[in-house]
Amino acid sequence: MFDTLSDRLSGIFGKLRGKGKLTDADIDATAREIRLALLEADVALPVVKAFIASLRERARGAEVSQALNPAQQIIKIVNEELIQVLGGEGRRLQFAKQPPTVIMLAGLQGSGKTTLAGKLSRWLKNQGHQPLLVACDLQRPNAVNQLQVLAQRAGVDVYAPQPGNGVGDPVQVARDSIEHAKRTAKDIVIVDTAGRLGIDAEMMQQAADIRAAVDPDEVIFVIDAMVGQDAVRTAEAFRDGVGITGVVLSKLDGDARGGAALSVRHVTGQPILFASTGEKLEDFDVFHPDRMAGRILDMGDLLTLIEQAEQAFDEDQKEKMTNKLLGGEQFTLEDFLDQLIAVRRMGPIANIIGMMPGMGQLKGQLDELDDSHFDRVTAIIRSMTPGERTNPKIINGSRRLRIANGSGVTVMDVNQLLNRFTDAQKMMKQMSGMMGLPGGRRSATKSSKNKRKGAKGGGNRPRVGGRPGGMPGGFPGGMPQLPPGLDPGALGGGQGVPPGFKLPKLDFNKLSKPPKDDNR
Ligand SMILES: Nc1nc2c(ncn2[C@@H]2O[C@H](COP(=O)(O)OP(=O)(O)OP(=O)(O)O)[C@@H](O)[C@H]2O)c(=O)[nH]1
Repeated sequence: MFDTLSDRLSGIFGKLRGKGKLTDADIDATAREIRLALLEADVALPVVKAFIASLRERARGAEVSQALNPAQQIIKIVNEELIQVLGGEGRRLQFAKQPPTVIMLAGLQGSGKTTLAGKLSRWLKNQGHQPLLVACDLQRPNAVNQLQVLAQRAGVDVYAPQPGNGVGDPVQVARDSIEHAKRTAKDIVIVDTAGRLGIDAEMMQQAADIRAAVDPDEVIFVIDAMVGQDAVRTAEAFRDGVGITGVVLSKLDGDARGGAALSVRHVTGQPILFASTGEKLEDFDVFHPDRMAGRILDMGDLLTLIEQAEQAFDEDQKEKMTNKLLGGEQFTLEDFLDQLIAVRRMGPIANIIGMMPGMGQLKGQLDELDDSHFDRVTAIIRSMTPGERTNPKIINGSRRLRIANGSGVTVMDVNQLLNRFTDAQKMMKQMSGMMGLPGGRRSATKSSKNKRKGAKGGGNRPRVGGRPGGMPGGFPGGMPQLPPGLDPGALGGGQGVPPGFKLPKLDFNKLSKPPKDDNR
């Protein structure tokens, strides 16, 4: 399910990589492509229209975060819109104040109602409830038997008309089942109703009559996620004919394009409560819109990473850095420390990098990236006076010794940090020079082109991006750029704000074991 849609979306996001800023034309082109991708996945037109309108508005609006690059901004918005389309925060099953809670299942024949009755009863039983399954599908000869088999597997009781009493009246069976549940101390009644292959008036009337007879707390519409465009018509018919309070998506394990799953919430106006993902009783879970959206985007932990980056790099900090760059102001060790702290706020560095798709192969190198190196650099800078942080040139031999002693490192460590910092500062100056030129945006784009070249090892200076060897360079698999400072290939410079991200060049592994007499 969703494979094609996931691939299409990944391709669309990939095209935004390397862009410095989202123009209106970028937004239009991206919105058009996402629209097509959704339509091809069989998502209903009204849902697609609403989705795209909101996407456009948000991408253009002021809410766009400075902490994210264009690809990430679009991923974030698409993710949030998908969650919205799938039901936002989701809703739990409603229970009656006075048991038994009555849950009625409705849907087309073969949509998976009977299977769901078994799954739901098992799930509720595991939560400590005493469910009773009620066989009101008296049309299909084998339906009662199927329910009995499922009930036995789930370890719950079934209420069904006695054999030999004719076909029976499903409405009467439903009504009687409530009394039976009360007598046998069952706190939940699950009523399985008959389905037809198509929507017909008689079937709708029967379902409506059962509803009137048992006054259910939930009327769950079971929809086969494989049905594609038909989903909308069916959902509307049940919404209007029976009235529903919730939806269950069945057969989510299939290889359909997923349109029904994305349309049904919008069309019915009711939440998706559960997802059914196979024929076995345990292939069933509460529906989580955010997890489903994550699955569709197939971005793994990247979404978590985006969230963390947004939290770690607050707007003030971003603005301060950008102003510094544009104003040609000196980048200081104080700024460097701020950025280090922001990166550290996001968690262990190996985890951060490990969360990026395609980075698994670099596991060995990540393990070497010990957080203590970062902590040591932080300690060195913290041992400096404010004056030293602003103007490292004044850090002479005796100051270096004092800083080394204060931070528990060697003078050589301090020397190395200062040398690398001076390099970073020079590069910052070049960058701000480029950005300050008229048509600065073009210059910045040029620099990011250099950056990509650089990642392959052939770029001209200034190379602010990937470093072959040492830290991993570039992003395999068309992965969008990370927020400034989190691009492992460009820890020396993300988009626009390269400052503290020269980190890997510090070669932290060497920050140890100094010669004793080095006290310059
Ligand atoms: N792969 C897969 N198959 C499912 C799932 N749910 C149900 N099925 C299968 O789909 C078929 C129809 O399911 P039923 O539960 O009998 O459908 P129903 O809605 O009760 O059908 P009627 O009683 O005729 O209205 C059965 O073969 C089930 O095993 C699911 O989540 N995944």
